[in-house]
Amino acid sequence: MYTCVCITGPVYDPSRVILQPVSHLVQFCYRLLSRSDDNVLFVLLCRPSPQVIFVSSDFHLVAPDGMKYTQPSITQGRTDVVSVTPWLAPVVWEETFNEKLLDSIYMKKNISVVATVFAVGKYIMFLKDFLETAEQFFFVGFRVSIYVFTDRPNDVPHVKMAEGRQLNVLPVPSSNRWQEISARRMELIQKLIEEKLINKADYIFCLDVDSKFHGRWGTESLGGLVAVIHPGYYRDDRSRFPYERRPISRAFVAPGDGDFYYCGGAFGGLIQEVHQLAKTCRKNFEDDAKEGIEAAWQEESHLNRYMWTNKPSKILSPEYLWQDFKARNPEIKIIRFSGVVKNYAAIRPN
Ligand SMILES: CC(=O)N[C@H]1[C@@H](OP(=O)(O)OP(=O)(O)OC[C@H]2O[C@@H](n3ccc(=O)[nH]c3=O)[C@H](O)[C@@H]2O)O[C@H](CO)[C@H](O)[C@@H]1O
Ligand SMILES: [Mn+2]
Repeated sequence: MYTCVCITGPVYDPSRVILQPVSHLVQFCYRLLSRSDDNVLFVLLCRPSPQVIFVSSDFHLVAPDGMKYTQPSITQGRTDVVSVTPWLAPVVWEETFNEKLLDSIYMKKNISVVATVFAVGKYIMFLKDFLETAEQFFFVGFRVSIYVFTDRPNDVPHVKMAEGRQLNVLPVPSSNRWQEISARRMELIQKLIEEKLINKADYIFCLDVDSKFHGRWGTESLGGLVAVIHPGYYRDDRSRFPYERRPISRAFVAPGDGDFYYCGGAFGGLIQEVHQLAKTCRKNFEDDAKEGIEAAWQEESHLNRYMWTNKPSKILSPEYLWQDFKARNPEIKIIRFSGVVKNYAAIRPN
């Protein structure tokens, strides 16, 4: 969908070059509009013929003038992993991107990134490490707002945030079923976006709290709809993926279907895309619940079903959600974010 902006005025020569003042006006309107719309179409009405400029907020990547960096190769690169899907979405692995180049492109766009994290009941114990390591590794140097959903707001640790970074605490009720805490995240993410984020932030990542950052997680992860490959199944045949297999559930994925198995513990993308995902998964989860069904892995099952139809436009390799108890496989050159080892019986309410 395009937003169309018509600029009329005291008219210019039919020059092929956009005149300076018009260019500034276009850029100004673009900045105002591009938060809410993916694409903006500018029509400059001038004599004798109109000029039309298409500007896309996400795919228009402008590098700063004069930036120097290593020449990219079209024949050499990683051969031990696949870095593009059959629908041509990039799969992000270490050594497939230039972080300095990407940072400078997105710095110019002045993006803002939101992270959500839930710390309900005893899971509050993971929050300090999560927040402290996010300060070290998650979008360092960018505008970041972290939203913590918790039933224990008084126990939220005081973590010093760098300039341009904020911590917001939102109260949520506790629950005596961990499955519900985990699954209700979709509803709360949907509401957060509707009430606070639309037109205010660009990207969002929704992350498990029982995890820490160990390496850079930055602009290379940005995309429309972003999914993370689950570390437990990425070498397996899809028949072994733990999708919901009962056709009665709205999370059902038929045998022979499915691309990858994605994590419930990390996903994200543009605010509008994640809103669509959260709204759909929430509705399907609730409609299932009305019929007494709970999918095998709660919202993770619904997310996998959603992503089968709605292909992610960027995929993050298991570098972006490893598990501390797993030995590092050779293709994992860096662990960026990893789930800590935990004693389920001691921390979950049921
Ligand atoms: C790495 C990964 O992909 N993890 C997913 C996985 O198991 P996990 O075993 O990692 O799930 P989990 O126990 O971490 O629960 C998911 C998240 O819900 C929150 N929480 C949960 C229980 C609780 O009492 N308090 C609380 O705050 C917390 O943010 C936690 O990180 O399967 C779950 C299915 O339900 C979710 O899809 C998780 O995201
Ligand atoms: Mn977890």
